[in-house]
Parts: sequence; structure tokens; C-alpha cells
Amino acid sequence: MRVMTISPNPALDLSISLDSLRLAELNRAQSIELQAAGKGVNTARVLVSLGHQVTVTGFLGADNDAAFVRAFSDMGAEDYFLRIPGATRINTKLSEANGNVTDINAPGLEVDEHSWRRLIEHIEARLAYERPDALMIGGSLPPGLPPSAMGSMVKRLRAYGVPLWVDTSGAALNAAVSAGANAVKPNREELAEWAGQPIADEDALHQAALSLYGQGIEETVVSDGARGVTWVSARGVWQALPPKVAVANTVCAGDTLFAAMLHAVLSGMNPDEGLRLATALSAEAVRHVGVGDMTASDFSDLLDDTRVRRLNDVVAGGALA
Ligand SMILES: O=P(O)(O)OC[C@H]1O[C@](O)(CO)[C@@H](O)[C@@H]1O
Repeated sequence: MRVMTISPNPALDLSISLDSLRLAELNRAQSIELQAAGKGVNTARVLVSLGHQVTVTGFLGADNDAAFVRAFSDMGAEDYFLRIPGATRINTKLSEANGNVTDINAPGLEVDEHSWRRLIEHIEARLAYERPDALMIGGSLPPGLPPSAMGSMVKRLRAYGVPLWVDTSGAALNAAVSAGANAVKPNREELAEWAGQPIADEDALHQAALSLYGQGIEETVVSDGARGVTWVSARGVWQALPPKVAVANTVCAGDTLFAAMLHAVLSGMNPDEGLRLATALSAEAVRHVGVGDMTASDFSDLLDDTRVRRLNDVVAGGALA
């Protein structure tokens, strides 16, 4: 299948592993890696590894695109990014031996409304002669754009009738939901922000996920770390609990989950099998820097140790009844 991922504000991830982070002191790293990333790029990596043909687009700073160009060629994705003056941001990820991660995400290159329209037209120029099986928008909006920019992109692209999956947060998530995105993947905090109230327990999480589904989000995926994944769709409400793994770096777990869910839906996998694959792959991702790796020698154990069930009771009382 063909997928185009769109990264309005990609990043180079600088992943620094430390024994423990000491604030306002000299810290010595155990290892440092710099990798082309951002939600759209990470999603592309996973989709290619699952056998899809992927085109990547968005904005890249012309001054430091070499790491991205190399990454696209290594992963086998087609580079359809627009270059803009300046350097793509660097996001710092400090991971400690106990599994804690401190994220410091830079704002990114400023983009004005004119450049935003240029990106939408660039994508539309492609859609005019080649329709992918899905489109995916990943990550935050660049500084300089109002949240409504996300809504206008979603509306314009939805007109092509291609399923549009969006992984973003805050006001941009609200705009994507109102504009008719087909799938989103908030985590617990992002879902609470969307719902406008704290999510105290599992029941509140399910109800908020059902409300999101009720807004027309056909594939509502909520990630909640080690507490699992909730998926609401026309197939019902499903829940997965990941296997226990040694946590090294959680940064790409959500991206891996969403990409594998997109794969599951595109491939028409049955809900149990699809959610199991996505949850296990996302658990695999937290064992190291970067996205989940299906070729890990114990991946079949991770699949076996992932628990998946359909929550019929929630379906009966909720929006799907
Ligand atoms: O666009 P945002 O919200 O700043 O998120 C970007 C970050 O998200 C990730 O894709 C992880 O989800 C990182 O690779 C990247 O640094």
C-alpha cells in the first residue's frame, strides 16, 4: 500500500542516555545519538518496515537536511519534502537508567501562511495524479502558524477521499478533530486536554475515547504507556495491555503504535491481530532509541505476551451502542 506522511515540523532527535539526570550539575552521557525524526518521519520508518511504499513530505531546513536525506534513502522512503531557509530543529531527549525521559522540544523553523499554502498545494499537486491509500500528518505545527492551519490542511486533504490519520496535540489536535480527521492518537494527557477535564481512571478514559469517536474519528487510538492502548472504531472498543519490558527510551513508542495501527487497518487485519501487533511493536520500541523493530529475535514472545480483549460492556453503554 502507498502512504504519504506529512511532517510540518520535523526534528533531529538528540538522544542522550544518562545514568541519572542531575539538574544544575555536570552530567556525563553514556551514549549520544542524533537521528532524523519527528512523528511523520518515525511513522514512515515503521510503515516501510511493514512493507508499505512511503512518500515523506513537509518542511525541512535547507541548511541541515543531510541526515534526513540519508535516513530516507536508508529506509527506502521517497523524499518529497519542501526545503525552506534555515536549519531543522534539534529536540533533546534525556533518558535515565530508571526509564524516565526528559524531552526538550525546540520550537522549529518559523513558517508563514504563504509557505503553509505552498505545502498544501505541493501535496495536492501529487494527489492530482497519484492517490495514496492513506495520508498521515505527524507532529506539532511550526511557529508562525495558528492552530487553524491544521484545520485548513485537514479540510483540503480530506476532499481527496483518502483516509487521513493525524498525530498531534493541543489546539492543533482540536482543529484536526473538528476538520474531519479519520484517525487520531492522543495519550492520556492529550485526551484530557481535548476533553477539557482530567482523566482520573480507566472508565473516564474510555468515556473520553468514546466521545472522540462520537465526533467522527473513525479510528480513535488512545495510548497510555504501560497501562495499555484503547482503540474505538466500528469494530467495537478494544483494549491491549503491553508485555512487560525493560524500559530504555519511550520516545518513539507512540509513533510506532500509530504507524502499526495504520498498517493493521490498511491491511484489513482482524482487530485482535492488528492491535496485538501494534502494541507489541510499540513495547519493543521502548527497549532502545528509535522505533519498534519487528525483526527483534524475541518479537514473537512479545506478541504472545500482549493481552488483547474486546470491552463489550463499554460498547453497550457508550456511543457505539
Ligand atoms: O512535533 P512535536 O510535538 O514537538 O514532537 C516531536 C517529537 O515527537 C517524536 O516524534 C516522538 O513522538 C520525536 O521524534 C520528536 O522529537
